[in-house]
Amino acid sequence: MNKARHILAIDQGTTSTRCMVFDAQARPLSVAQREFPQHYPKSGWVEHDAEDIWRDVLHTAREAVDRAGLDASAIAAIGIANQRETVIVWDRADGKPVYRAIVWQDRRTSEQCVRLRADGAEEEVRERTGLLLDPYFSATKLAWILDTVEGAREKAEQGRLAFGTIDSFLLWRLTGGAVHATDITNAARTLLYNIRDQRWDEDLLKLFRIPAALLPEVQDNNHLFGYTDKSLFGLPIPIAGMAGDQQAALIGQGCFAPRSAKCTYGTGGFLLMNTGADCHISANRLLTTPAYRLDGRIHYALEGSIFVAGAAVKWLRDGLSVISTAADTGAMAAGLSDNHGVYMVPAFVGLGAPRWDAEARGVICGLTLDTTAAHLARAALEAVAYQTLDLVSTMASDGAEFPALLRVDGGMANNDWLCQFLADMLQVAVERPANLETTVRGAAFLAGLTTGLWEDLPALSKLTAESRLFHPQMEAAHRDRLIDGWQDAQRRTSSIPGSIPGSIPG
Ligand SMILES: Nc1ncnc2c1ncn2[C@@H]1O[C@H](COP(=O)(O)OP(=O)(O)O)[C@@H](O)[C@H]1O
Ligand SMILES: O=P(O)(O)OC[C@H](O)CO
Repeated sequence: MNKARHILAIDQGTTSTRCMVFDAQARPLSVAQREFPQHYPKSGWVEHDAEDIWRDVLHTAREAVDRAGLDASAIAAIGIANQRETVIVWDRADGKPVYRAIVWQDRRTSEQCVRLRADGAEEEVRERTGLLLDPYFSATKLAWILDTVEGAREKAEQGRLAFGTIDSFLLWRLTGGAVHATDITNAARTLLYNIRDQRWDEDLLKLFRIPAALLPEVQDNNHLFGYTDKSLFGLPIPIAGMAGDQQAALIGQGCFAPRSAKCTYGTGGFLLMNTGADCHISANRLLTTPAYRLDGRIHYALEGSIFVAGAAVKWLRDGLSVISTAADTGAMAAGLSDNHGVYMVPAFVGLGAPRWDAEARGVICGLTLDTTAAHLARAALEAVAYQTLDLVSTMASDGAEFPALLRVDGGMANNDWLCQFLADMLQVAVERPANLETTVRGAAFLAGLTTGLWEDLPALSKLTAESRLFHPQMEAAHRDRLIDGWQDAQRRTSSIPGSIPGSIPG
């Protein structure tokens, strides 16, 4: 019997890198995780050192295999999920990045986006990419590197540099510089990829002034991307699945049917609903994005992005020091009979979908002398549910009827109080899997599909783990009153004169 029946899955996230080993029943055997430094060189700028990321991926991958009590020969394949949109440009000669990774949260190219919008480019960009002209996406960041790093544009035109999102950079490093490729879910977040024709778009390359010679080849999510360089694990291991982390979570949650949906609550919150073969461009500023492409068959998703979810809880802990641990917020919120009119709109880095207002700033309102830390904790949790409700309502006005069940995951989904409040606000059942690591599981699913460990999507659905359901139970009048208060608070978030542009809660 071939003993290589385990999958090593990598989740390279915004604040940490996690690796897990799964067995042939998709049971997690081990986990290894490392946080890495965030760099904020200027207000609104966010950078990662790509070498930190590479070092941590290698370290956690080896540690996860060790902790599973295995050696590398037991690993049938590697799957990768990654923070999306983050840009790395490296030299093809030595694999060294020419600048730090510019992270998805970075707002330095806001002005370029405003200019392109003023030039009337948005409609065309939207039709072709399903995205908006916002600094969140890769293209303007990539152009910034080419225009700022001395000699970079010239070298790029000569084909001496490579561009990639994190998946692509890791693939390059893992294969010892042999493979420059990405998958469709990551390509589709660059603003350079035409999601209808499924190809890099020459007109968009011209619009953003990006030389085609920089670009990776785009593959299905279940694809044999290449083999690890022998020096890394002692033998070559196939890298057989890749996806952006939010799409990987959709896959890990088993959302394969059209209209199935998941929301991942980590630093931010990302709601994705599978829309099947329908490439539905939202009329309400939601994103249209490939959910996955397996064996050449594409499924699309509608996506709503909340920029600040768990980051607000982290800010209460690290910035204001009014809570000791993120988990405390659950008991603090549950200890109050009501929010007593205290609301937080965590527009710390502007607002994502559906408003996409880069200039909006955060608001806490309804404060009285009776307000306590518990009210702030509750307000931070409530805000996550209200923002999700806004996304769900937007999907409904887009003609995409929301399902009767929302699957949740991510670190913040550990919070029972939040899950119940979410069910109450959305008026749908909220399902939380026992294992919240759905992103890394999705990456494992892809690698296992490619290498034949699992046959097809129905086989993956059968591997579904235990879960807990939260059903709506709040009275309608109470719910309506809470939502009215949120809408009032949200109206107060327009740009505040003198505010710091786009500072990121660390
Ligand atoms: N029990 C909890 N209640 C509320 N927030 C939580 C809880 N546990 C973790 N968080 C928040 O979730 C985030 C971590 O989730 P994680 O999925 O690890 O994030 P990411 O992958 O974006 O780094 C942190 O911002 C933290 O504040
Ligand atoms: O790394 P995460 O989990 O915060 O996810 C980041 C998203 O991919 C950004 O689009």
